[in-house]
Amino acid sequence: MDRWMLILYWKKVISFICHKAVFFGLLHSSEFFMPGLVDTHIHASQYSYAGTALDMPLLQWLNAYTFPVESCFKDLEFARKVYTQIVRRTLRNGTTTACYFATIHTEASLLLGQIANDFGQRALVGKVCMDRNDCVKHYKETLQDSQDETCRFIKELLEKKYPLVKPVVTPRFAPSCTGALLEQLGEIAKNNNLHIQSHISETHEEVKLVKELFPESESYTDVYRKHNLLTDKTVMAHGCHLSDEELALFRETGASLSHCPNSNFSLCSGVLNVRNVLKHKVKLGLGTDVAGGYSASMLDAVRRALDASKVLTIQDPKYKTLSFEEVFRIATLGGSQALSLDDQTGNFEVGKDFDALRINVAAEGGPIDLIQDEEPKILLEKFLNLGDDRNIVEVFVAGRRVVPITE
Ligand SMILES: O=c1[nH]c(=O)c2nc[nH]c2[nH]1
Ligand SMILES: [Zn+2]
Repeated sequence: MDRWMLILYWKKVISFICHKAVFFGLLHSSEFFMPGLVDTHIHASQYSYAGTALDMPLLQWLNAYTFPVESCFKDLEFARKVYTQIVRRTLRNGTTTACYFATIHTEASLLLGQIANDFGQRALVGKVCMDRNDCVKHYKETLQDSQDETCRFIKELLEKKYPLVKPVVTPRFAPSCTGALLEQLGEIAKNNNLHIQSHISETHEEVKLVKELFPESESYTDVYRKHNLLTDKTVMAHGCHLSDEELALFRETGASLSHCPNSNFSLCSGVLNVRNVLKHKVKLGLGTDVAGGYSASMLDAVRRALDASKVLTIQDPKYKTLSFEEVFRIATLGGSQALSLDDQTGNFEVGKDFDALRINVAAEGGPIDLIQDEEPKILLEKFLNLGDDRNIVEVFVAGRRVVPITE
């Protein structure tokens, strides 16, 4: 055997071993491990009506469907039922980290934290804050209650010492909060070095409303910045209609965006220009935004993000469509960076926790037919475009196997 034949032989041997890779046991040639999916924006409290009620624009949708349903979370048994289902469903679909909105109710929000911890999901959990709501008057807090209950929620959740579940300060969005409440929440986040989440520039109508409610601010982004709510631990959902100046403020403060394409299509809100966000070097993750987004699966978010980018290419052929590799990165490492958790999760870098999915593209009874052996990149592309929870054989969070769910 000459030298080249020997090299070729060893390449074949190595490739064979990789295909049948040993990783806590044998992997089949249709299997691979990938980093867990990071959902940077999901309303756990809206899961009961996911897949319905998508016939109105945002502000009407909130009044007609969202606020009446969220007000029911005063009932802890209802909360337990919905929160158990959403945590189970997202885990089975490969969401190893979720950034949750709960409701204004402290006890139910603490329960969501407990359920995420019990099932082993990494989570940020937010008790929603809102002291303005003219349409559904029974679903709001006083300024004092919102402030006191937020402090109680943070204190009690931190006292539980859940290793993977932390509180996130959650003003719903500027139209639901007075300037005084935003001010208080900025203070609370700063004093406790906490994460912050909210919504921004989802629809044109909402941007106009914010201008009317906060005339002294230069922009929607400026409203949050003025109240110390834009930090390197802030994640804002949507941002479809942000100006370049506003994106520059995001970059300056280290705040990030959560791209929620299913919701943006379903409520006809807008289409985020991801290339422009990346050009401004703003951290970006993906979100399902249940129930404005009708699917709790991050695989759906990946597909809708690709569709959204294709819509922009159709409108302007010079717009460079996102590749599946780019969206895969946004759904994993990008999400962990957006949540400032990239020191712990997001990829398989040495030193990080093992948050991982074992995928079998050819799972028995699954949605994908593999006609022949495929290289790893094709397996990943097929899974992202065609796969579902039947292909997600095992899920690990911080090294613990959490799927299949045993109880
Ligand atoms: O998609 C959204 N869902 C919500 O619940 C919400 N609240 C304010 N803005 C919002 N956008
Ligand atoms: Zn949302």
